[in-house]
Amino acid sequence: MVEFDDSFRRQLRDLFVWRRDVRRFRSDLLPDGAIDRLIETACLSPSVGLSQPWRFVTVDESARRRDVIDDFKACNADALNTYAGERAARYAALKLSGLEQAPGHLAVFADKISDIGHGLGRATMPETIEYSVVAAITAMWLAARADGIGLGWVSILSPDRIHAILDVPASWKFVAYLCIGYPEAECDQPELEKAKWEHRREASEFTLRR
Ligand SMILES: Cc1cc2c(cc1C)N(C[C@H](O)[C@H](O)[C@H](O)COP(=O)(O)O)c1[nH]c(=O)[nH]c(=O)c1N2
Repeated sequence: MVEFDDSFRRQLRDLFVWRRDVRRFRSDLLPDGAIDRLIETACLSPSVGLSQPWRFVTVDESARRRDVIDDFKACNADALNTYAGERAARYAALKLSGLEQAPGHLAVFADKISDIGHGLGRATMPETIEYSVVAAITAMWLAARADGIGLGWVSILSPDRIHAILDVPASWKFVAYLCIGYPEAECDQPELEKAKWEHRREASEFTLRR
């Protein structure tokens, strides 16, 4: 039996407040095994029917990393074209990945056809497989921050290209590409808020009562 006290709860709240999407990394390498330990923690996450559908691919080969970076640049240029005027200028000024600096690259997929869990809980909602993978990524994000490690989620990518670049099974659905390393700085405010792209809103804005 484990009990958590007020001091732990305060620290846990700080962890949530100080977790950031990190795009600016220091160049120093992570200690050996650091990413494997984060993966191990992520695997403690809830999953539909205990399906454990998360599949992790560490990307170390420089040719594959270069191809991912090229795909990001192409997708980001396309995304910029969807904005106009002042919003386009603001978008162009944003840094939306740390792919070129991050010492760690980790792609995360959802295995859509695994038998693990025997289909429990997903008959009417097959998307619960992807939800389970996102739950694992969130756990990893927080665990990384607790270790002083920054994690940045990159979704400005083409899933088909990522599949081809990483040569993974067709039944795996691409969920996230994560940049991992030590952050240049810590902050309690999202970078998109600092850049005046969007601001964090009160929980009451998103809550209905019935
Ligand atoms: C599913 C998903 C996908 C992305 C993101 C997040 C999530 C959950 N975020 C990070 C996102 O911009 C960030 O979480 C918010 O701006 C809030 O900032 P903090 O995470 O609180 O620092 C993100 N950031 C970025 O720079 N490039 C990206 O492609 C993405 N993609």
